[in-house]
Amino acid sequence: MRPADHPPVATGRIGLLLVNLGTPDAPEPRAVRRYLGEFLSDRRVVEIPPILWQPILRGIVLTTRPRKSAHAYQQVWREDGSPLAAITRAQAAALAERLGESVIVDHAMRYGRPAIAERVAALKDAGCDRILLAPLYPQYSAATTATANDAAFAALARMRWQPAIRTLPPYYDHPAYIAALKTRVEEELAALNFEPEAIVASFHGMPQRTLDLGDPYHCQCQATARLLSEALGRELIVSFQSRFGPAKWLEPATDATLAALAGKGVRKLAIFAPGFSADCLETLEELAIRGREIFQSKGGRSFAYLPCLNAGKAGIDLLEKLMKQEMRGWLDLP
Ligand SMILES: C=CC1=C(C)c2cc3[nH]c(cc4nc(cc5[nH]c(cc1n2)c(C)c5CCC(=O)O)C(CCC(=O)O)=C4C)c(C)c3C=C
Ligand SMILES: [Fe+2]
Ligand SMILES: [Fe+2]
Repeated sequence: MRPADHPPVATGRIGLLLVNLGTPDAPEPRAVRRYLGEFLSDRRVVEIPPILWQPILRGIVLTTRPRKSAHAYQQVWREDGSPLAAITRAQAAALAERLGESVIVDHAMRYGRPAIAERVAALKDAGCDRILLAPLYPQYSAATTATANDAAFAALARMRWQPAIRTLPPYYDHPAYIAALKTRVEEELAALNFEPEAIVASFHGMPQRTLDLGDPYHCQCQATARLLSEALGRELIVSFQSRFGPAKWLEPATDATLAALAGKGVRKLAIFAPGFSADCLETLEELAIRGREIFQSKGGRSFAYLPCLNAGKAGIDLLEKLMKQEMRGWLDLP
């Protein structure tokens, strides 16, 4: 008798599953509502007991925010879809080229589609008996890295014959990551022929409480910024963006920082987001559009948003190096 949930013989292939946060299927309130409903119901993301949080989520949040967020998504949506989805797809395709035939490269999203459980099952069905799960977050947070891994392990928990699993560790201080960021910043500034008086490194925020409870995210962001500042040989101003809800979040906030810098007389400013492996709503709308408006409304003149590593050469070189390092012993890779 042949069990139904796996191929008869594992073919000894290796799977690489890139995972990012997820994004709505369309820049419309209904799709955004579905996405936010799943995302903000994750207890790793909103750490309020569901009995208290779910009525607020279903009551106020999901009746007001989807329309506002859909409007924001409409401003950054591309022909090939949500930037986060399109760029993650492009990263997977570029890595597949680099890693050759013995590695099957796929991608999944923690919320929305393609779902992690579905892609883990697909890799297994394609004959992968070893899978590297790669949440693409340089800095570890329970709200991002851990919940992506949780979702994969929940899928594995339902399998009789599990593939072996490795997970990509955070790479916030990896020399190759710092070098890729340095290249990106320098190349973008050179291409724009722009010499900023100040450079802001904006990381996604988190509730202050997560830091107090021991989440290493804040410290890893600070470490990344310090190492990059040393590599660039100039000061970086760190800030935290995307505050959500009334609780205290990590500070200083990016919007207040931009306003304060303009108020202090900074006229030429560059901003970038080293914690995002792909550009998305939070970078393209919140930083590149709204950040510019804030800076210029307070007297700032020239504003440059420097894109994330995305599927550019420095970014793919980095991902190739990180993945090969984690697959050591599984494969004889150069
Ligand atoms: C409690 C709320 C939130 C926490 C905690 C949070 C942490 C967190 N998020 C990212 C990365 C991304 N977040 C993105 C969008 C986004 N984030 C929140 C809320 C929290 N994030 C919301 C409500 C949204 C949706 C957009 C909106 O309505 O404002 C995205 C972009 C998704 C896209 O479709 O482009 C990313 C990426 C990190 C790294 C992080 C903790 C470290
Ligand atoms: Fe977020
Ligand atoms: Fe810290």
